[in-house]
Amino acid sequence: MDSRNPPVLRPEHPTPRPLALLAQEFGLEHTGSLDGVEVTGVTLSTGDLRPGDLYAGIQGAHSHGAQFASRAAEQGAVALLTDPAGAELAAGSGLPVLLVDDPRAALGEVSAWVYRTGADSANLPLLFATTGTNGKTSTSYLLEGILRQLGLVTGLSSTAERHVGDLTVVSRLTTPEASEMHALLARMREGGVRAVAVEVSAQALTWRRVDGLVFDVVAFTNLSHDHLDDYADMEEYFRAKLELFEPEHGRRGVVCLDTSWGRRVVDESRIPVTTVATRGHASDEDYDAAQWTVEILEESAAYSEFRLTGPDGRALVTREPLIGWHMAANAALAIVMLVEAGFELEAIGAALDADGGIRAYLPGRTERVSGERGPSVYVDFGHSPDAFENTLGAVRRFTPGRTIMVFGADGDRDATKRHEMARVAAELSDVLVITDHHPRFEDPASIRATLLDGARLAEHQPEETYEVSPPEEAIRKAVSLAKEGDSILWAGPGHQDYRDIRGVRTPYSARELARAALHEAGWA
Ligand SMILES: CC(=O)N[C@H]1[C@@H](OP(=O)(O)OP(=O)(O)OC[C@H]2O[C@@H](n3ccc(=O)[nH]c3=O)[C@H](O)[C@@H]2O)O[C@H](CO)[C@@H](O)[C@@H]1O[C@H](C)C(=O)N[C@@H](C)C(=O)N[C@H](CCC(=O)O)C(=O)O
Ligand SMILES: Nc1ncnc2c1ncn2[C@@H]1O[C@H](COP(=O)(O)OP(=O)(O)OP(=O)(O)O)[C@@H](O)[C@H]1O
Repeated sequence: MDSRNPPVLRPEHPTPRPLALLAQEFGLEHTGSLDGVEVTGVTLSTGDLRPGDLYAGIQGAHSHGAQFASRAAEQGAVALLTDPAGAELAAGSGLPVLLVDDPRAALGEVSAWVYRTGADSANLPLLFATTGTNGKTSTSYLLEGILRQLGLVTGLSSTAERHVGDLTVVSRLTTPEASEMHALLARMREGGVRAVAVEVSAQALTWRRVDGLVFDVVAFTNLSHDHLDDYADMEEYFRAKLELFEPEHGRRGVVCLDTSWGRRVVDESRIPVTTVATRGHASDEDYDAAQWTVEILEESAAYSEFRLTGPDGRALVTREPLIGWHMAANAALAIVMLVEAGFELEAIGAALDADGGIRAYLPGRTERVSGERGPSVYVDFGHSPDAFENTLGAVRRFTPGRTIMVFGADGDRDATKRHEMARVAAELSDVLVITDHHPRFEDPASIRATLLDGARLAEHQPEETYEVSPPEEAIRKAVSLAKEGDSILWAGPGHQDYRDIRGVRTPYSARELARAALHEAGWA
């Protein structure tokens, strides 16, 4: 599979639907004849278009999709859904045109109609959604893992992968565009999937990628500094996430109170919500007020054990093969989501006990890539100050020797978080290796310089700080400095298998590079 252009999953046996009926049911103005025209799919990208598709021509940041209508027609599109400006651009394409004011706003409902995946459709799986700054992917994988332990065929849509039962494909966006989302759901239904965990980004809500879906349970993990390139300030970023807690998107909600933004979600949500808080991490007031509470009972570099206590005093004690209190918070959130969906806490407990705890593999989330001998090496997807604090803090707690942090920062993404990321990294590590991540169109040397400046702001300075480019050299350097008992945390790349350098996705795997560096150093 080419990870630079992973496939879009669609139903294998779509049922054609008459386009004239779509126009009639949605009351759409149209040009060109719709007589006998049947539609089997929807896309907003000519790169993914299949014969029989309705092509949605939307105004993007760079171009208007309708200008590619002739190409869409050549590739077998049966019609174009666009706005008046798009209709003009597509005049020579020969495609019938369905007119709407805002095609992006129409895309969810139209896709739900074409794929029969709207909220009132038959045989839809149970739908779970998770939003928040950190922990969406982790919570979604944990939720999917527990659902599997409960014996259900599952689906997953995350930053890392999409799953349909045992089928796995690499993801492009965290949350796919609405047309892809509905196609994926239709494919899941075809594959007998009974429950789906979906990760919903703030951008997905802003760009209406989950329109036409009503999740049975939605969840909020936390909010902290990120994405202030896409949103003017934290308030605007918060408001984008809050959309998931509207009746159009969720029936019931579970809110984690570990950051103070959780309380805001509870106050402003328009659906019934329950709350969960972690001892020692939520404020005392929020911990006391929470309906569900989480206490860490035992922690090691190999697992975390916790107790989840419900509103009526019922409790569940379990463990997960993950490091850090935040992963226990994510697991607890997943369990409360299941209870809100109607699963019995006792049944969940029994299924987990039978397996000795939660079974979940989280690709590139504090993933240990080292073997029995030598330093412990973890590859992580963290790219925000809060993620660094929690992940580095957890690794440090279980490291008898020195903690070595390797990281870079995304180019062309929220530059305002770079100083704080570097400050936190310096504060909590013994050795800092500053390197490159995805430079995109920025100068990597100037990103590194900003990170070095940020690191100098830390009160506690690492024993050693290095600036090493490119990252394959940086991980070699880190491994060369490490001894038995030391840990290396390489934060940023996580599961990803490419680097974006000037718009080109260069194949690259931090996990493989870290293993190769260990091998070269004789630790394999
Ligand atoms: C800001 C944003 O969300 N941009 C999305 C948008 O791109 P765009 O507006 O630049 O599109 P454009 O290039 O102007 O093209 C306009 C239209 O013409 C179509 N087109 C264009 C060229 C062509 O040859 N054929 C064709 O059909 C495009 O598919 C598009 O529909 O429409 C594209 C098509 O769906 C998306 O891939 C793209 O996401 C980009 C890649 C992106 O990086 N988005 C980020 C901000 C994002 O959404 N991130 C979040 C979460 C991240 C996190 O949590 O860390 C996510 O959910 O992934
Ligand atoms: N509940 C949490 N609180 C704080 N940090 C967390 C939490 N859960 C995970 N993290 C850390 O945040 C980083 C990203 O984790 P994860 O991929 O699960 O989050 P995400 O919300 O999916 O992120 P993204 O939106 O970038 O995909 C990792 O470093 C992880 O260790």
